[in-house]
Amino acid sequence: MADQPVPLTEGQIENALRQAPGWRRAGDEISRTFAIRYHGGVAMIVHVADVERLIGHHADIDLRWGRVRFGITTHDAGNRLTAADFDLARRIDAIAEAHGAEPVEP
Ligand SMILES: C[C@H](O)[C@H](O)[C@H]1CNC2=NC(N)=NC(=O)C2=N1
Repeated sequence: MADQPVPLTEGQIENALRQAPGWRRAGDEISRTFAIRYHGGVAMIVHVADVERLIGHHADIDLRWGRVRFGITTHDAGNRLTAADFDLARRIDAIAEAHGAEPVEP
């Protein structure tokens, strides 16, 4: 059995949020919404999915015309926040920038 990921403490979460500006915390999930031209979100989530496959960590993705929302928590830790969530968040930010997606308040 793979090692169970360890949930972050409140202090670690606060610190991680400072390192991931723009990501919103609600309970044990972090999320961010991006605006993107037309249906460019399709190409963006294909890119995100490829990176998710490489790192073995996946976001909940809400795809709409002109908008993409990512919600991340760690299922293997009982839907708690772990370091893997913030790692994926940083990778999504880089992909969003590459696709010209602009962060928006939800
Ligand atoms: C075996 C596989 O790598 C695991 O089930 C991964 C898949 N992607 C995952 N994604 C997320 N968000 N949480 C997990 O615990 C998780 N576990």
